[in-house]
Amino acid sequence: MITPTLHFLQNLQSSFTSWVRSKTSQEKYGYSQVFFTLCVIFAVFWCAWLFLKPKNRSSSPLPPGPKGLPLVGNLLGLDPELHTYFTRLSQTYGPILKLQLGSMVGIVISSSTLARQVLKDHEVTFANHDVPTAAQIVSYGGCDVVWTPYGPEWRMLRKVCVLKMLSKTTLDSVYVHRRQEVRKTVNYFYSKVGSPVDVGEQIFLTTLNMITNMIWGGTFQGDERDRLGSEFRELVSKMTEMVGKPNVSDFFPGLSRFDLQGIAKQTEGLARRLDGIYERIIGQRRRIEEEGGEKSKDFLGFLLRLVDEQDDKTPLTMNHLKALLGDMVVGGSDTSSKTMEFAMAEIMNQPKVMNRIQQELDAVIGKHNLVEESHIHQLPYLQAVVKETLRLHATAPLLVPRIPSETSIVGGYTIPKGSRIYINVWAIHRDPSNWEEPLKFDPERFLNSKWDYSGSNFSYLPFGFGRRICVGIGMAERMIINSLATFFHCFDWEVPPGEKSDLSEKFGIVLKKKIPLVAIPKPRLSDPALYTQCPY
Ligand code: HEM
Repeated sequence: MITPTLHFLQNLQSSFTSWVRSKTSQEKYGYSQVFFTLCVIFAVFWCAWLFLKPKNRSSSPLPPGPKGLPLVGNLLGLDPELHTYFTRLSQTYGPILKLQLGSMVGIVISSSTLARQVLKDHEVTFANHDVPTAAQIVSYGGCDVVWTPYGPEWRMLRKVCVLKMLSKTTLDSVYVHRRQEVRKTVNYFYSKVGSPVDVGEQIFLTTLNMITNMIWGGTFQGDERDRLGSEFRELVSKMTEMVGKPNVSDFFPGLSRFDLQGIAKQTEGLARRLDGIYERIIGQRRRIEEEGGEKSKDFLGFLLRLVDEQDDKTPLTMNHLKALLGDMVVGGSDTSSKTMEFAMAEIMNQPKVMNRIQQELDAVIGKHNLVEESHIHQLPYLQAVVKETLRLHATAPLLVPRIPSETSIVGGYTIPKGSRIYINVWAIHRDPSNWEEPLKFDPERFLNSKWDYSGSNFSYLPFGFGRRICVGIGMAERMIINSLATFFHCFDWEVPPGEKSDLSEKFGIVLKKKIPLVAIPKPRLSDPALYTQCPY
């Protein structure tokens, strides 16, 4: 780099010398002084630029994208429905595009080919999730699985989840908690037979209760248990709101210390309250065990044993434990319940689909029994319905944004280190070059086909891909399929007269129904006693 600079300066000097020869000696002296000063300044700036400019060795350009304003870039033009906005932009700028989001560069990927390049070909470079300020606070400084950077600590946490806490054996051992909550909800729906029910709300409560019961099981009973549950629910929904709120600190990290919207302060308050709940539950659990109570077979009991053992290979701290519990609740409740709500709305919109699900259920379970999780693998049509729901209404429409640890080249464009990468799965799942009649809800396309949730086909990525793929797929499948199977086995569902099942979406980290699902249950089992096996 230095050699061409010197050549250039030498050439400049020799042309200048021949010009100067034609001048008087006083003029010559003045010109030489100016020339010398200019050369020094020029050389210093050039060398500084050569050495200090970002080491982007490629000559590839940045991806195309809409022009932004000074300082804020494209921030003011962002449509809150980010998934559809990004999809529209990709129709103009192509499957990879760039947005300036304050001081951050945002890159949107909207094709399966480029998703593959990011998630597979450059897997390690793109293996970190971009951590919003509020998420950092709720996860004890980012010491959970979702936000820990790719490395040994993340591997240890992931192993705790995949091999132990969410393994088939552990999930089987906490099935009793899932079953109890689904049946309580059946009982509730039965009490409302013939009247409109806010199905979305009930499904959310059912899912959250399933997860909290799998976490701390029977630590508390009666009123105390109900109080704790409702305080916990309130905190979880407020924290999810904080994490999803657009935060100036995330677009201008240099301003984060001023916390201009007060999001960090509010989130810290919520995090302290949540920590108080964890402390109460852990304290109570310790007391029960000290009094000779049985070792609990729930997630909390399991994680406490790991903390107590302090095995060198799994140096789990109390903060890790609490942050992991947060992952299960926050990562698992909204995602699974919103998927179920969309599935129910789609099914109710197509009576043929509902009939076929019910025929399958009646053939496997009959009308004199209740659904059990062990039936799931005998329900291929319902499984296809859930896959199709996750295709058409991708629950995490932009996955969890990734952040590259190195500058790299994707699709011939430079992706700067530290930019925020949105993989627009919502658009990929509706891309006509990947799917026939992509806007049609058609579970048949997943029957007898190779599709699974592993992400191995980059046209279908509802749970992400690779090292950072969702850790809760098994748990989500069990909760979603068992709940849907039970609700359609026990009831026929109708929208209230004069209304129609609405399917419009509202963007969030987790996609929601714009209008919550309200429906009327009608019993369809032979024996009324089946509906009241768990009092709610
Ligand atoms: C329909 C339900 C669900 C959907 C659609 C979903 C989707 C996702 C997606 C898209 C990611 C990011 C993957 C990536 O970056 O490639 C993710 C990560 C994660 N999910 Fe889920 N998820 C669901 C249910 C659950 C459940 C039930 C749990 C709790 C057990 C859970 C826990 C997590 C965790 C801990 C991560 C972070 C994994 C890591 O970074 O290593 N998810 N999920």
